[in-house]
Amino acid sequence: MKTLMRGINPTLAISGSYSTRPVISNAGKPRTSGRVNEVKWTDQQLQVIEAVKSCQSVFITGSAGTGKTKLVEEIVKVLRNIHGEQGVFVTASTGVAACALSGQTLHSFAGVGLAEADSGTLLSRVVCGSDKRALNRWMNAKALVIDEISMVDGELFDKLEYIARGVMRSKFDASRTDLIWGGIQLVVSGDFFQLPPVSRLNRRKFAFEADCWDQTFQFKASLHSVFRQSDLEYVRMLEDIRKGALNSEDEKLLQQRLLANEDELDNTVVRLFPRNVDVDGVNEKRLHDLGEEIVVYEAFDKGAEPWKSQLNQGTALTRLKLCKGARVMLTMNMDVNEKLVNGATGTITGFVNVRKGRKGKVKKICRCDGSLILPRVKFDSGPEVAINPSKWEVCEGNKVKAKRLQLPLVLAWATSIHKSQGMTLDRLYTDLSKAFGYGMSYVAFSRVRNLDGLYLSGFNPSSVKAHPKVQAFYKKTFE
Ligand SMILES: Nc1ncnc2c1ncn2[C@@H]1O[C@H](COP(=O)(O)OP(=O)(O)OP(=O)(O)O)[C@@H](O)[C@H]1O
Repeated sequence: MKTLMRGINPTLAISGSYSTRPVISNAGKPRTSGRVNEVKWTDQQLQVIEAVKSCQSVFITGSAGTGKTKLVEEIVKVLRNIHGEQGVFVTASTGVAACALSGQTLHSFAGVGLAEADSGTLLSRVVCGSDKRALNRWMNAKALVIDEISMVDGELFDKLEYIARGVMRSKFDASRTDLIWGGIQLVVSGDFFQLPPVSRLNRRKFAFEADCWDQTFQFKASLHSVFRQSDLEYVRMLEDIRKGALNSEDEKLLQQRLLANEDELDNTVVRLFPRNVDVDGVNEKRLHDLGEEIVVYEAFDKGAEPWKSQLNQGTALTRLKLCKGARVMLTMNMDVNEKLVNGATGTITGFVNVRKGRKGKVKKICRCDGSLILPRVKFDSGPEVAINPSKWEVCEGNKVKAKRLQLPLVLAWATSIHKSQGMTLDRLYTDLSKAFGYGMSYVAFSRVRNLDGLYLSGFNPSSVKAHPKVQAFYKKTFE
C-alpha cells in the first residue's frame, strides 16, 4: 500500500513526449506468439508496470493506438496479485469502456448517482446511506483503475478523492486522514486530446484541473510507440491533428481524401457519424434493403440492477438483427493470428446449424423458428467462420454482478464516433463537417491504420481543434 501524504508530490514523470514525435513500434502491429493476449511490452510500458508493482499511483496517457488499454488489462492482473482479487476495482468513465475491461462505470463504483451534490453531502450519503454496498466497495478498495479519464470532469475527480479519504477516516484511524485517496492506489488512463467530458458548465472541466490531480500520481507516462498505424507519414499527421495544429501539407493530403460521391464506396467501408440517429438510420435501411429473411438474436442477461442496466451501455446489443449479406463488425477479440479482432469487419454469407452438444448457449439467444442457427461471416481479412455467442460481464472488484450472452457482432455499415473510440478500422468514411466539440475529428481519423483507409466528405479544417487547456497540460507535464 502506498503511503503518499497529501501535499507531497514526488513526480517521476517519464518520456517527455509532448515535443517528441510518436514513433511506430517495431512491427507496427501486435507481435504475438500464438496466444491472443501475448504482446511484447515496450520499455515504457514495462516502466509503468514496474511503477504499479511498487504500489505507486500512475497516470498513463499517449496518442491513440499507443497501447494504453492493452497495458491497463495487464496492470489489472498485476494489481490483483498485489492486493488480492477483492481489493481491485476496475472502472471507466463510459459503459463501453467499462465493459471492454469487464469492469463497471466509475459512477456505479462510487455510488454517487449523478454526483451533483457537494462533496460533504456525497460522502455522508455513502457512509450513512441505507445502501451499504458503495461504502463496502470504498472500504475494500486497495486499488482503483479508471480508464478513459478524458471523459471524467475535474469536479467529480475531487469529489471522489474526498469520499475516499472520508471513508477511510470514518472507518479506520485518523492517521489516514492525510493520505490522498485514503491510501488507495490509483491507475488512471486516457488521452485528454480525445473526447472530453459530456458538456456541462464545469469550472473544472478536465480531470487534470482537479485540486488533487498533481498529488495523486507518483508516476506519469506518456506512451509514444504507436501500434495501430504503420505509416509514419500518417502517424505524423495524426499527431498534428491531435494537437489541433493542422498545417498546409496535412490539409493538402486530407483534401485528396475527399470524395465527390459516397456511392463510389463499397460496403466494406465503415461510415462514421458524429450522431447516433444517423448511424441507426443507415444500418436499418441497408439491412432492410437487402430483402433477405432477418434472424434475430436476443441477449440473455443475468444479474441484478443497477449492474444489469450497464450491460446496455456496452457493445453487446440487446437485440441483434442480421441477414445474409449484412455488413458486420466483431466487438471482441476472437483470434489475433487470424486478425479476427475487435473492429474486424466482414459480410454474412449465410447461417449454419449448430452442432449437437453445442446447442445450450445458442438456445438462449436464438429466436428463429425451430432451428438453432449461427451466422457465418466472411471477414475482409480472409477467413470465413461461424460466430459463436460470447459472454460479457459487469464486475465489481472480482465479483461478477451481471452477465450477458450475445453474439459479438454489430451491424457495420455505420457506427458513431463515440462508439468507435478504442477501435481499429481498416477503412472508414466520415462527414466531419458535422463534427462538434474538441477531439472528435482526432478520434475519427485515428481509427484507421493508414491514410489510404480514410475517405472524407465535407471536411472542415476548423473541426480539427485541441482544447487550449489540454495543450497547456501536456506541455507542462511532459515537455
Ligand atoms: N506492446 C505491444 N505490443 C504489441 N501490440 C500492442 C502493444 N501494446 C498495445 N498493442 C496493440 O496496439 C493496438 C492498440 O492498443 P490499444 O487499443 O490498447 O491502444 P489505446 O492507446 O488504448 O488506443 P485508443 O486511445 O485509441 O483507445 C491493439 O491492437 C493492441 O493489442
